[in-house]
Amino acid sequence: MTAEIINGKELSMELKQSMKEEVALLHKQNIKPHLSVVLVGNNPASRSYVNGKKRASEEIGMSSEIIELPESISQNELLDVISQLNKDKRVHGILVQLPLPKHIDVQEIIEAINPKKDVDGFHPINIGRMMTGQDTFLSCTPFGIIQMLHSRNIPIAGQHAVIIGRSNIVGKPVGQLLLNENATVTYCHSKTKDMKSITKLADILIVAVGRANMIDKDYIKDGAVVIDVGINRLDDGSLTGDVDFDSASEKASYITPVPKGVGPMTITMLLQNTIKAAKGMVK
Ligand SMILES: Nc1nc(=O)c2c([nH]1)NC[C@@H]1CN(c3ccc(C(=O)N[C@@H](CCC(=O)O)C(=O)O)cc3)C=[N+]21
Repeated sequence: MTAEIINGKELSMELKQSMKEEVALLHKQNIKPHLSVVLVGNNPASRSYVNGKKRASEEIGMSSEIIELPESISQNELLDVISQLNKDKRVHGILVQLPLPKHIDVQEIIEAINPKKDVDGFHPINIGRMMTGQDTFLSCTPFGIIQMLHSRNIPIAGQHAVIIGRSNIVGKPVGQLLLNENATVTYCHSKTKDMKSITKLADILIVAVGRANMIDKDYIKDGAVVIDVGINRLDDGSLTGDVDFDSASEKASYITPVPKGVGPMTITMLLQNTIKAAKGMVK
C-alpha cells in the first residue's frame, strides 16, 4: 500500500478561507476578534512559531499582537501582564508561548489565564470540560489532528487508536478527544514494554515522542492511519517528524507529512478558538 498524504497546509488554507468570511461578518457586528500572544525570552523556535501565529491571524483579517517580554521577567511581573490581558475587553484570546524560562512556574501562569480567553485550551477548567465532553476550547494540536481525520472521513468510532507520547499538551488530550469519539485508546510512553507489539495493533497511530524518524514501518499495521506530531530540526536546518515518512508510507493508508502536516493545523485551530472566544461561546 502507498499512503495518501493528508496535507495540513492545504486543509488549513481551506479552513482559513471560511474563517476569513466569518471574521468579516463579525466586523460588521462590531466584534473584532483579537489574539494576544505572550512571548518570553529569545528562543528562536518560539519566535518563529509566534510569528506564524501572527501571520495566520492577519491572513484571515483578525487582529493580533505579540507581547515580547525579557527572559529575566519575574513570576509576579508575568502574572501582572496576564491580569491586564484578562481585564482588557479588546482581548478575546490569550496565548502564553511555551516553553517558559526555568524560574517560572508554568502551571500557575496557565491557571491565571481567564478560562474564557484560554484559546490554547490548557487551563485545568477547560481540560476538565474536554474530559467530560462539554463544549470548550480544545487544545489546538489535538483539535487539528481530529479535523485532519474528519477531512478524509476516517472512521474513529470502534477503531483502535494508539498514542505514543503522554504530554499534557498533545498525547493526553488527543487520546481523550479520540475516546470522546468512541475510539478504543491505548497510550504508549517511555516506560512501555515491547512498544511495537502494541503499535502494530493500531488502526490510528498518533506519534508525539520528539525523536526524529523513530517510527518506521516495523511499528505499523498495514492500512493504518499515521499522524506525525513531531517537529525535529536537523543539523542542516530542515524539519522532520518523529515518523520515517518513506518507510511508514509503504504500510500506512493515510499519513501526515512534516512540515505541512499537523503544525499548520495547530495554528488554524488557534484562530478558530479565538473566533469562538470573540463570539462569547465559551462561558
Ligand atoms: N502556548 C503554546 N501553544 C502552542 O500551540 C505551542 C506552544 N505554546 N509552544 C510550541 C508548540 C509548537 N507549535 C507549533 C505550531 C505551528 C507549527 C508549524 O506551523 N510548523 C510548520 C513549519 C514551520 C517552520 O518551518 O518552522 C509545519 O509543520 O509545516 C509548528 C509548531 C505550537 N506550539
